[in-house]
Amino acid sequence: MTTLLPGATGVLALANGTVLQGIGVGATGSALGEVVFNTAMTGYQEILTDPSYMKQVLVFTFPHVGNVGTNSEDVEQIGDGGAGTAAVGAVFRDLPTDPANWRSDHGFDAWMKRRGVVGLAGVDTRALTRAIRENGSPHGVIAHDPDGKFDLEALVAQARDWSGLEGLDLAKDASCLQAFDWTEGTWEWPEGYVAGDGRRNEVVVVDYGVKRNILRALAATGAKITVVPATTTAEEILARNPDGVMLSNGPGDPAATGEYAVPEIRKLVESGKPVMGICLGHQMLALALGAKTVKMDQGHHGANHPVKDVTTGKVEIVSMNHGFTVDRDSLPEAVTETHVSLFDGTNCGIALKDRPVFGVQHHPEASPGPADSLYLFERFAEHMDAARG
Ligand SMILES: NC(=O)CC[C@H](N)C(=O)O
Repeated sequence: MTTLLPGATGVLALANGTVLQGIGVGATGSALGEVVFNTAMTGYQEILTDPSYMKQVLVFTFPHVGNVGTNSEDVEQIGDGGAGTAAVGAVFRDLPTDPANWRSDHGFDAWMKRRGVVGLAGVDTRALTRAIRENGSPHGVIAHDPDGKFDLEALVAQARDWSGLEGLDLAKDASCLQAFDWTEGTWEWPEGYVAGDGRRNEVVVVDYGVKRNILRALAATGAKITVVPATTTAEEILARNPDGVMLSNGPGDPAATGEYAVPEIRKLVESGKPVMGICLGHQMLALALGAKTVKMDQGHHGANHPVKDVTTGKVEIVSMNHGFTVDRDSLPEAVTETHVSLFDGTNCGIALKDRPVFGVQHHPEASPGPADSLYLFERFAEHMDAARG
C-alpha cells in the first residue's frame, strides 16, 4: 500500500490501487467518479459546469488552469449547481493560477470550493492521461484534506466497489423538475448575452441535463423555447404543438433511460415533427430508432476533435464530451450515418432518410470549443420552417 508523502493534502485513489498524491485545492472532502481527461486548452468553467460530467472526475491535460478566473456567465448548468450535479472533481498539473481577465469575478480555487468541486494539483497529468488511454477510464476517489489525513485503503476500496456509469440513469437527476421558458441568445460584443426574438419557430427542449449554450444557440435561430423535464411524455410534448423537439445532452448511460424516455422519443419521431438530438439526446434518438449504444474505453472529451460530415466530405473541428457511443453497425436501414469521428471512426451523426429527424454526438453549441458545427441549429430551424410549410 502507498505511504502518504509529507505535505500531501490531496489524493486520487484509483480502483487498481494506484494512489496519486499532490496538493488539495477547491472543496475539501472526497468525491467518487469515473476519471476522464479533457484536452481543451480553454473553457474550464464551462467544462466543470456541464451536467454531462456528473459522477466524473476531470483530468485537464492543459497545465495552466485558472488564468481567466471565473464569472457568473460562463456556467453551463441551469440552476444553482449543487455539489455532484456536474463534474465532482478536477485534477491539474499545476496549482490554479491567479485570474487575469476583465470578466473575472472570483478566483478559480474559491469558485471550486463554493461549487463543491474537489481538486487535486501537482499531478503528472501526462502520465495519468497515458494510463487512461492505455487502460480506459478508471473509477477513482479524489480527496482533499488540509490536514493531510487520508485512509488510502478505504478510498481505493470505495473506488473498486463502485459499479460505474454503465447502466446508470443520471438524466432524470440532472433534469429540471418543472417546465420553463428560455429567451437568452448568444453572446455578442458589447452587450453580452442578447435575447432571441422567438419569432421563427416554437421548440420544446427535453432536458436531460441541458447546457445553456444549446438553448442560446437555438434561441439565436429565432426559436421560442420551452424546456421540459426528462420524464415528460410525448403526448404532453405534442399537446404544446411545437414546430420541433430538441433532445438535450446529459449524463449517464443512454440505455438506462430506456424505460421512461426512449419509447416517448419513438412516438415523437412517429408524429412527423422535426427532431434534433445532441450527445445523450443523439444516443437516445438512436436507441428509439432501433440502434444500440455501447460504453467506450476512454470516451471523447475535448474541444479539438475532427469530425467528418460524410454527406459533404467537409471536416469540422468540434467540441466533444461523451463516454458512450452509438454502435454504427447496429444502425437500421432507415437511418443514414451523417458524421464520423476522424480520431477513431465512431459514429458522430445520424439522420432518418424519410423524416426531418437527426442527431449529432458532438456539441455544435461548443462552449467551450470551435463554432464549426453551429450550422446544425440552422438546419434544425430550416426543417421546422419546411415542415410548417
Ligand atoms: N454530453 C453528453 O450528452 C454525454 C452523453 C453520455 N452521458 C455519454 O457519456 O456518452
